Amino acid sequence: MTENNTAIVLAAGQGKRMQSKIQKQFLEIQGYPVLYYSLRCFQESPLIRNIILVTGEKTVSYCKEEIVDKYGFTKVTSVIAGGKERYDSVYAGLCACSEIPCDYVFIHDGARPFITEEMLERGLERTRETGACVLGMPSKDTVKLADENAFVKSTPERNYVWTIQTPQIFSYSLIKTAHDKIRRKDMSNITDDAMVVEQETGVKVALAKGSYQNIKITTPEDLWIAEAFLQFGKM
Ligand SMILES: Nc1ccn([C@@H]2O[C@H](COP(=O)(O)OP(=O)(O)OP(=O)(O)O)[C@@H](O)[C@H]2O)c(=O)n1
Ligand SMILES: C[C@](O)(CO)[C@H](O)COP(=O)(O)O
Repeated sequence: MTENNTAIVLAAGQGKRMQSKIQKQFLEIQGYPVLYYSLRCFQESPLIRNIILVTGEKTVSYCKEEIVDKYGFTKVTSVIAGGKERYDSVYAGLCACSEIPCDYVFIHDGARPFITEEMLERGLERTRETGACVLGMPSKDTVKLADENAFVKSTPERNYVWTIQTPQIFSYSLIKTAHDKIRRKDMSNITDDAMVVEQETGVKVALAKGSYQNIKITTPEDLWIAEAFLQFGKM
């Protein structure tokens, strides 16, 4: 591999919507923590040289001992503390990348266990062409935009609606510069990294297919779905 590509895996969230005592990224599915599955994919991928794991201040040692060392994730070069919001944790990861050679960066939710090598390949191929690519899937549902009183404002044509996943893959210099810029502004509406590139650069973000199995573990029923994927699918 000639490129130096880094995965930033985010695991610093509180998991409030899961309503569990244990943070959702550390809950087990089929005997392994949620976080284990995506780290394993990056560890095994020939496209990835380094992994930066971003977690809560209080869980840095736990991640080092009980996840990185225990499962032999040798590509993890640092386990660092994230921040209050997802974009703060991403920024901590991007700053840590400046200490290692980094061409492309794969920003990934540690709460999305079901990524595959094929998805990484599809995303990276488009990023090499465009500088920025996010995984997602065409929406199966009709989507309505609502007003503040829960009335329908408009209905986007479904053929053009995708629901967005991670990894989101960028040229490192592009995403770092975009995050540097946006941090001086109000970021309260920022829910993914593509938005940062959309708002701060003229670069068009490409879409590549992830998969309908690439769910984010968010609420309790997602754990049943994840168990079923592992039991009946060929993950
Ligand atoms: N300050 C934060 C917030 C989120 N994340 C990570 O970003 C991913 C996607 O976020 P989400 O599903 O919203 O996770 P939480 O913020 O933990 O969930 P909730 O909103 O229910 O509290 C997760 O892997 C989460 O750990 C993070 O690293 N740092
Ligand atoms: C980045 C993301 O996973 C794309 O779907 C999502 O936006 C994260 O959002 P959340 O508010 O942290 O659930």
